Amino acid sequence: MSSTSLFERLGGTYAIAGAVDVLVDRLFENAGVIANPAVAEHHVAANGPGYKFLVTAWSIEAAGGPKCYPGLDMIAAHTKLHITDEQFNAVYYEIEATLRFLGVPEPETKEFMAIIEHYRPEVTQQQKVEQAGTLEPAVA
Ligand code: HEM
Repeated sequence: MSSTSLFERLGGTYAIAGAVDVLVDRLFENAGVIANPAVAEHHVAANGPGYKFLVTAWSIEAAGGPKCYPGLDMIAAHTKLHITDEQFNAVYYEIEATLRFLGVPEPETKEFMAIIEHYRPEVTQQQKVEQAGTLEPAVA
């Protein structure tokens, strides 16, 4: 484990903003991501700049950079979108592919992807599915 933060090793704000710029353009066109109608409704060009800003700030903080994210937490941001595991995977693979495309070294790619994976239960409906399992089954 390095003593420098992941934020620094990724190249700081400019490198992260540059990566998010590439990533978000690809996410807006990714068939697996926009298969979700609520996501497709949001992923339109007019939302690009604001979404890139929020995802950049989130990534800076998540990678151990300065506190600068002004947006919603991951549950509040995604709960109404009903994102499936498969749709989460589509985003996960696009993030990983973008980091590789940009030449981010393997250790930093793995470390960032572990952070993304950590948020899977908050972004998808896993928590609700677990809760639903505690409810009485509907009478047939
Ligand atoms: C760990 C993975 C993810 C991270 C870090 C992330 C990050 C973010 C951030 C920072 C926002 C802005 C929140 C705000 O408005 O304050 C957001 C919103 C959003 N995310 Fe994600 N996201 C993730 C996964 C996903 C996935 C898997 C999808 C779709 C398949 C998705 C679709 C969206 C959409 C459509 C919005 C906008 C919601 C709205 O404003 O109506 N996200 N996300």
